[in-house]
Amino acid sequence: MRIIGLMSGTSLDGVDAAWVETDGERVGLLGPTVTLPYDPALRRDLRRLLEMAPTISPEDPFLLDCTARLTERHAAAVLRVQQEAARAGLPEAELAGFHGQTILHRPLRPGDSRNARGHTWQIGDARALARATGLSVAFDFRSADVAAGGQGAPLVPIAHAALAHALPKPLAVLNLGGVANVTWLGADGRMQAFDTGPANGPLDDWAKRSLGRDYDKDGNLALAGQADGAVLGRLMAHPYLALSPPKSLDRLDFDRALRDAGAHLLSPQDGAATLVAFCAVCVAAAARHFPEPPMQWLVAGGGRRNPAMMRALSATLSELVRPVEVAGWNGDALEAQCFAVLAARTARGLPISFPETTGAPRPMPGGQVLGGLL
Ligand SMILES: Nc1ncnc2c1ncn2[C@@H]1O[C@H](COP(=O)(O)OP(=O)(O)OP(=O)(O)O)[C@@H](O)[C@H]1O
Ligand SMILES: CC(=O)N[C@H]1[C@@H]2OC[C@@H](O2)[C@@H](O)[C@@H]1O[C@H](C)C(=O)O
Repeated sequence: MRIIGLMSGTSLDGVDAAWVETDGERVGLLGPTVTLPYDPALRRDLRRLLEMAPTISPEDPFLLDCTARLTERHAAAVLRVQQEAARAGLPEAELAGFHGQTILHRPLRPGDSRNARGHTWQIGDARALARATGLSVAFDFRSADVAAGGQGAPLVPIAHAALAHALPKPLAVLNLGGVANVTWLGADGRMQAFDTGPANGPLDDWAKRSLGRDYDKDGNLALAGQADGAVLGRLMAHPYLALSPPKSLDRLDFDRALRDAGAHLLSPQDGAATLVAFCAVCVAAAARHFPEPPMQWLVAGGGRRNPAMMRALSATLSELVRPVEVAGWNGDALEAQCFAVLAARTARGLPISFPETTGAPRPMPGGQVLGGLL
């Protein structure tokens, strides 16, 4: 199948789109990719929605307006990739893998009552996307897993496994988005995956609050500061780090802990350096849960462009830490490419989540497909 994978991640900076040829088990040609950044107003409104999500009604006009604007950007990204594909002599895609925008993620956690239910919410109008693009649309990838008691995230590991089939293992693929997630792949086909902790999310919020910037470009702020040992020490005691996988996070899950630890009292530079150091500490804590140490870490996501983060990781981990580009991958488009693979799996009814990735009770298909082209 020819599929356009779409990902709008927790950083809220824009939508990534990628043309992929895949049957969901193997990956063929990797075609053009585009990123359409969100305008500042949409970015600000989505950030507000994260705060409002626990109490907002699904019919709230502000929510519906954000959903429509978000979907419109996705449609524009699909059409742009179709044009680029045509220019490259590639056939049109027939299916879109539409993740949507997570505004709330609250899976089951240890200590939840026996009748508690997990909860995950991605906004995006699949019907409108199908109408605007003429493509069939695979969407709603997480809810079946959460309903079955899984974490609903991360879902990309089975796609990482397909992409990494020829790479030496054990291997760790680390995504540094708003939240960081890792996929460990063993030489014998074993897999383990979970969210390690916060990455750029709190750092972006910090850059905004302290200097009015969207993010700490090239890690300049963090590189000019010193991690605060006392704040870091308090953060390292967070129970999430010791919690055994499967486990996953909401974009805002560490906000309270960061405030309680006193991170907000630091200078802009030291605050950024502390957040970067904490991201690396969380990744090191994650590695203690792996069945075996990886031979190397391949890093994807915007955080690989932050030299402070890459340095902190190299200083904290014993193994080689390099951007995924060393393996010939595209670290900006990887999640979108993975959602193309997941869309193919959804269309074929193949499992997208597993006991060792989300804690699903068994390998589980997920997602729905809209549209009559398939
Ligand atoms: N040059 C750069 N220097 C520092 N940080 C950068 C740079 N480029 C991108 N980033 C960071 O990467 C973030 C975007 O990363 P990415 O697009 O991987 O996140 P996401 O996909 O939205 O999140 P998630 O993977 O959690 O869903 C930006 O918000 C910024 O913090
Ligand atoms: C609920 C949700 O949207 N989670 C995202 C988020 O962003 C990074 C991390 O947290 C990861 O678990 C997940 O995304 C990736 C793409 C996944 O599901 O595999």
